Amino acid sequence: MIKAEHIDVSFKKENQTTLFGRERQQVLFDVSFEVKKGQCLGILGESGSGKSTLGRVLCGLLKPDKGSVRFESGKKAVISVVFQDYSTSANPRFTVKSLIGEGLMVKEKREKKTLNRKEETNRLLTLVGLDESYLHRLPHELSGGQLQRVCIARALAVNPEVILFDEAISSLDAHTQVQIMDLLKEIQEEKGLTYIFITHDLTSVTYLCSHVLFLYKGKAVEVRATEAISEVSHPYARKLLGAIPDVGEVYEPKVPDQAVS
Ligand SMILES: Nc1ncnc2c1ncn2[C@@H]1O[C@H](COP(=O)(O)OP(=O)(O)OP(=O)(O)O)[C@@H](O)[C@H]1O
Repeated sequence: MIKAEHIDVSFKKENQTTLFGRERQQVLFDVSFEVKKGQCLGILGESGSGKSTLGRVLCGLLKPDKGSVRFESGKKAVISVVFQDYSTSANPRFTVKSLIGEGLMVKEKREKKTLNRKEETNRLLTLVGLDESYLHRLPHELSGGQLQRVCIARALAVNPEVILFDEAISSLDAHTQVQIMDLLKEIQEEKGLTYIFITHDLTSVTYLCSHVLFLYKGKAVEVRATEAISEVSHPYARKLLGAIPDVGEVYEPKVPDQAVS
C-alpha cells in the first residue's frame, strides 16, 4: 500500500523583482490518498495541475515541503517509472538489449546477484510481446509502440513493486494505446503490481485504472473507484465526465430531411 498524506509542494518563482526574492509558487495543496497493492490509480488532471510533480514526490525524486509518502513495508518501495517521451528516455545509441540491460543492472545491484542477462532479456521481451529479433535494434529502428514496449520491459527488469506511468501512452495512436493498455493489464494481473497512471485523458483512465484521483489546480478534489466514476460530485470532475463520448453508442449520421425522396 502507498499512503500519501497532506502533501504540499512549492517552487521558487522565476523572474522575481528583487535580487534575493523568496517568493514561491505553490503547486500541490494538502494532497492525500492511498493506493492498495494491485490497484491502478489514475491521476487525472489538466496541464499544469501538478500531476508530474506529484509523481516525482511519489517516487522520491522530489521532497515535498510538507507531508509524507509511506509504503506498506515501512521501507521505500521499488518504483519504476515510464515516461511519455520514450524517444528521449531511451538513449538513441543503445540497442534494445542494452536498454533492457540498464534495468537488469539496477536489479543486480539491488539484489546483489548476477543474472543470466540473455535469459532475462528474452523473458522480458516475450512479456511485452516482442522477441529476440529486436535485440540489436536501435530506438530509431522501432515504432513508437515498440519502443514504449521496450521501455516497459526496462521498467519491469528492475522487478518493481510499483510502476509509475507519466503520460506514458499519450503520444501513441489510439489503436496502439489500447494494445499497450491491454498489455499492462495482463502484466499487472500476472505480477500483482501496483500502477500509478498519470494522464490528462479520461478515456484511458476508465479503460485501465481501478481508481481515479482528480487533480485540479494542485488539489486532489475527488478520488473514486472507476466503476463509480459517474457518481463524482466535484464540478471539475463532472465537467470532464461530460466531455467523454459514450463509447457504447454507434454513431449513425442523420439523413437530412430534404435528402429523403
Ligand atoms: N522544477 C520546477 N520549478 C519551478 N516550477 C515548476 C517545476 N516543476 C513544475 N513546476 C510548475 O509546477 C506546475 C505543475 O507542473 P506539473 O509538471 O506537475 O504539471 P502537470 O499537471 O504534470 O502538467 P502537464 O500535463 O502539462 O505535464 C506548473 O505550473 C509548472 O510550471
